[in-house]
Amino acid sequence: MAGGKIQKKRHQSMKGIGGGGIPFEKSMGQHILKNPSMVDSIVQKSGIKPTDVVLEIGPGTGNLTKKLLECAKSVVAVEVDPRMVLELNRRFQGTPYASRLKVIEGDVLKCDLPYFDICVANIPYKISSLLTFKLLSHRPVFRCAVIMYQQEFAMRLVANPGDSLYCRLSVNTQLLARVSHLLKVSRNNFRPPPKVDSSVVRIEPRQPLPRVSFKEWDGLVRICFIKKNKTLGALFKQKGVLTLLEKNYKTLQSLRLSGNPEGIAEGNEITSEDINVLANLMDDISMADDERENGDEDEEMDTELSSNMLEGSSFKDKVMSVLQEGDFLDKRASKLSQIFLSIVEVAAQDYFDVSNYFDQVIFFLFSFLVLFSFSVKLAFSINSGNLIRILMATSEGQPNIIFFS
Ligand SMILES: C[S@@+](CC[C@H](N)C(=O)[O-])C[C@H]1O[C@@H](n2cnc3c(N)ncnc32)[C@H](O)[C@@H]1O
Repeated sequence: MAGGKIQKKRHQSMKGIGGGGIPFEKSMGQHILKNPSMVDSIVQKSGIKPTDVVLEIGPGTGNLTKKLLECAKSVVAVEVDPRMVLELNRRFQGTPYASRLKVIEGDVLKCDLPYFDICVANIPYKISSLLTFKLLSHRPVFRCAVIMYQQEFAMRLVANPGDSLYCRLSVNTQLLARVSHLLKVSRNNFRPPPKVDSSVVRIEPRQPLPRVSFKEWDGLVRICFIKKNKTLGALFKQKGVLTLLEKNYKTLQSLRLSGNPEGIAEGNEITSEDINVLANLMDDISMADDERENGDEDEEMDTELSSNMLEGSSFKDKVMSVLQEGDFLDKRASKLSQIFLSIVEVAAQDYFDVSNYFDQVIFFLFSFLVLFSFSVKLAFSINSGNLIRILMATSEGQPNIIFFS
């Protein structure tokens, strides 16, 4: 009887044993790709050149690493689990690959990444968004990243305006990169199998980056996606949104009056702070529950309300009339046909200036919404000669100025 139990227990633990007899650690997302033809497909779709330095994140027992070494000049692999690092070094020791493989032991989110041409990785899903934005902020810019994500996360990355999964993650990622879906990978290709299916996505950083302050950009996108099913009219009518717009508008005015140009954000260099802003609330948990995430933001907005901020309703009326003029009051951000990025691309082509900041706010709203749904070039030619600048707020409530120049 007792012997039977031991036998059963031994069999169960064997299911989770990696190469070299290492028990897999679920907390580190250790789901090893066991299907060699799937590994081949990923490597083949990566388009690795013999001159490429490849970055692999989470090499695990090295199945993908071996294939990468077969095509690339060299591979730098970052692995957090010391047992896997040992296993990996053991696997390639004494082989012709050893001199072309460098293993860095550590957490990829915490370490400085080396130079690489291309990143190929089957990553632990819980670091998906932070890693994506960390890669996108890496300099010098790499050619592309081919990454395995949880399928729903992948679909959000590549979603287009109008798709049901189009969200902040889609907008912010596509602001910085071109993304495309490469292949679906069922859970049965892994050992142990995860609870969800996966997808491989190609990410090609945009160069040069759009000239926009990313923090402020995200402030705008947050408002548009606070509640995905709410109309823009309802979103921009919220007291919290109007209060923040007006507060930041006033801050900009006083900065300008005091001749402090420092208050104007200009950056088009992405910083680690930007990564956190863009990646924030986009990780797997929030991804699976947009409405809950957005509900929290709603609360945040409401708690920031201050009754004396909205002096009279003229600010709100102007914002509403802009929305009405463009026929956007009843439109939803997720359903509009133009992508956010169009605005940046077009705005980056010119530098505009007007002296009245209130008009700038209104103009931005107008431009934003017009560009959103009509031909970008056409809409912009109608409005050329103006500055696109808006005061927006992030969750920290700091004064932020959307500034395209
Ligand atoms: C999904 S497994 C992939 C293993 C292997 N590349 C494969 O395809 O079979 C993820 C790997 O990432 C490692 N890992 C988890 N968190 C990490 C982190 N923060 N930094 C670096 N590696 C990490 C795990 O130890 C594991 O080896």
